[in-house]
Amino acid sequence: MKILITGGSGMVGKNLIEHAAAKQHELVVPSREELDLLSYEKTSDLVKAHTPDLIIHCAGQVGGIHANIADPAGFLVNNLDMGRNIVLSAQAAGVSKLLNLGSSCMYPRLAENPLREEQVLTGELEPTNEGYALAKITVARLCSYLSATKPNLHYKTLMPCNLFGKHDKFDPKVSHLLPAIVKKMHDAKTQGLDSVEIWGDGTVRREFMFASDMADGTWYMVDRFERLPDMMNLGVGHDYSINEYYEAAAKVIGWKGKFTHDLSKPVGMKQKLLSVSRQTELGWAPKTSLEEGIQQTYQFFLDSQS
Ligand SMILES: NC(=O)C1=CN([C@@H]2O[C@H](COP(=O)(O)OP(=O)(O)OC[C@H]3O[C@@H](n4cnc5c(N)ncnc54)[C@H](OP(=O)(O)O)[C@@H]3O)[C@@H](O)[C@H]2O)C=CC1
Ligand SMILES: C[C@H]1O[C@H](OP(=O)(O)OP(=O)(O)OC[C@H]2O[C@@H](n3cnc4c(=O)[nH]c(N)nc43)[C@H](O)[C@@H]2O)[C@@H](O)[C@@H](O)C1=O
Repeated sequence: MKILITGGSGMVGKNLIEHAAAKQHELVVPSREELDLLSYEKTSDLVKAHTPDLIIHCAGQVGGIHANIADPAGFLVNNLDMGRNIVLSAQAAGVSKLLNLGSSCMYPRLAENPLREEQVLTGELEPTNEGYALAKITVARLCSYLSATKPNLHYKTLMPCNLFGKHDKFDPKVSHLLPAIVKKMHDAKTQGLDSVEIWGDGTVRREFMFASDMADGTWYMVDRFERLPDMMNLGVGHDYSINEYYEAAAKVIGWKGKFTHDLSKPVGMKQKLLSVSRQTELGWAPKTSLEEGIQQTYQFFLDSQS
């Protein structure tokens, strides 16, 4: 297939491109300079020029809890504009298949865990990432509406849990939990610090998947696109507390010290564990253990420093 990947310079995009399955396809991976998704005209022209068989939409304004709180308007408007521009451009060019990336942030903050796809839009969203979630939900629904009303269009949404891995962002202003921990542990180890600060009391829970597993799951679903439901979670099926992630990383990175807790920092959702029943039915599961994922992420971090 000829596949257009947006966001090819990001963590998910790069993991998709580096996966062995990518070699089976002709990939079109425009840079942001070649494809500014905030412009409908430029997006539409590029999609028409390539007319791919499938678009995988990985571009977005993406960041952890701090970045989301700092710029809710940007997370709402930019993700909404990028999403609608690529989806409507795909429709205008007659592209029949599109795989949109949503997020576990689309679920209501008090929804019962594990989170099932039909629980989207059943309650109030988590305030720390409401702008981002509103954009993600709207674009997912746009895909659903087009698929439901245009027989030749099959636009579907994958909703991954939190991700980490090679090509992650380690700057504390934008990082998610796991890359933040990797950098904190490295700094503590190399600077001989005897304590590391955890945001919040460390009891909230998160589900994190290694990004190359997420890429593996995405390619697996591309091969079974017809069987893929309209919206589907992509998860590991279990979660850990924030304290447990810090402890696991300390072991892998080899730092021995004390943890302190900063209770003034935001903690977000208490838990967002995805139901993996649909992905399991389709026969896919991630393979990388948390420890191995942290090790590979740390190696990537070290390599990127030199
Ligand atoms: N990371 C995570 O934990 C999770 C991510 N997701 C979703 O997965 C997808 C990919 O995330 P991830 O790879 O982590 O994000 P990254 O921040 O690593 O990558 C974002 C990508 O989007 C591109 N981009 C941003 N703005 C524009 C624009 N205006 N025009 C064109 N391209 C643009 C970036 O380009 P450039 O390099 O030029 O900035 C980059 O390639 C997103 O939809 C995200 O919401 C879902 C759940 C969890
Ligand atoms: C995937 C999803 O991710 C985002 O939501 P989030 O899961 O809340 O984001 P996070 O990974 O940044 O934090 C996870 C938890 O970890 C705690 N925590 C401890 N210490 C650090 C720390 O040092 N840094 C960070 N970032 N978090 C820390 C932090 O307080 C929180 O309780 C969405 O905004 C949105 O971007 C989205 O799609």
